[in-house]
Amino acid sequence: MAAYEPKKNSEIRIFESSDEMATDLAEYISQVSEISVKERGYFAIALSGGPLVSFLRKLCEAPYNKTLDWSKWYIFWSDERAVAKNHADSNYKSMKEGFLSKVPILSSHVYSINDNATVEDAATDYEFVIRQLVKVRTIGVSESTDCPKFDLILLGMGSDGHVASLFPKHQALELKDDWVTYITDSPQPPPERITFTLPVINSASNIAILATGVDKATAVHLAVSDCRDGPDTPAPLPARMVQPTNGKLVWFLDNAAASSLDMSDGAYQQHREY
Ligand SMILES: O=C(O)[C@H](O)[C@@H](O)[C@H](O)[C@H](O)COP(=O)(O)O
Repeated sequence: MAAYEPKKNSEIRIFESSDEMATDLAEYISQVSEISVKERGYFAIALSGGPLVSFLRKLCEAPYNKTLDWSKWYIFWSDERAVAKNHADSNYKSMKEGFLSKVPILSSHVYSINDNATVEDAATDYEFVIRQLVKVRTIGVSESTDCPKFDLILLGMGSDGHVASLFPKHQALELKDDWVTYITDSPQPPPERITFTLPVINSASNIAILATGVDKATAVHLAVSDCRDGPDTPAPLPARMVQPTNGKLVWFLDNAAASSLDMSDGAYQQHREY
């Protein structure tokens, strides 16, 4: 793995293989969860959809399945598609099958998004649930933003640069006061989705964005490069707007997704090579 620190509070890790990435991700999540449990007594983690689940596979194996304090884990989703929980497009379903059913997380600690309501009501309900859990400090609170402070938010990124269900040029990117919102016009099916807003994502203690494949290379470059927005710059990518207020952002990339990064221009300072 090669690792770079492109900006304050952010790091890029680049992997030779999917197994290497899954192994490092498991160790990263394990460390973040142990620190959270030690400092707060809980570990509040938000998951996403897409290929992310397959990279959680090493977390389901030894030593983590035995050593992690799974009873302190609380599971949330940064976004969900408006489909039934048994539908192939459901982010809950893919995480249940690929991760949650393989580790001893308490089912009462799994906060899935309501699939039996309109997207508007489901977003309102989910924000209400999160507000209750912030009050009792199961989820932390950001002192600077008053938003929930998830211990870790795991995100994928689409080739258009979307994260969670925040798509380029969408008005949901502008929301400042809502914690959870809904969209009915996702450019990728299904059209109706519920999503965390940027203030919630950026208030997290730790954010990890995973991207693999050459189709993500341009979006990765635009998201992490030091270029300034100008008249010719396309609308800011949602992934570029992921800028933790007080937390840390780590990119997990394979060589293909990192292939448009120019490591020689000084924007990325290499600090470690394995
Ligand atoms: O529900 C979703 O759609 C996801 O949360 C989404 O943000 C996903 O992680 C990316 O789209 C990456 O997935 P792809 O690699 O399949 O585009």
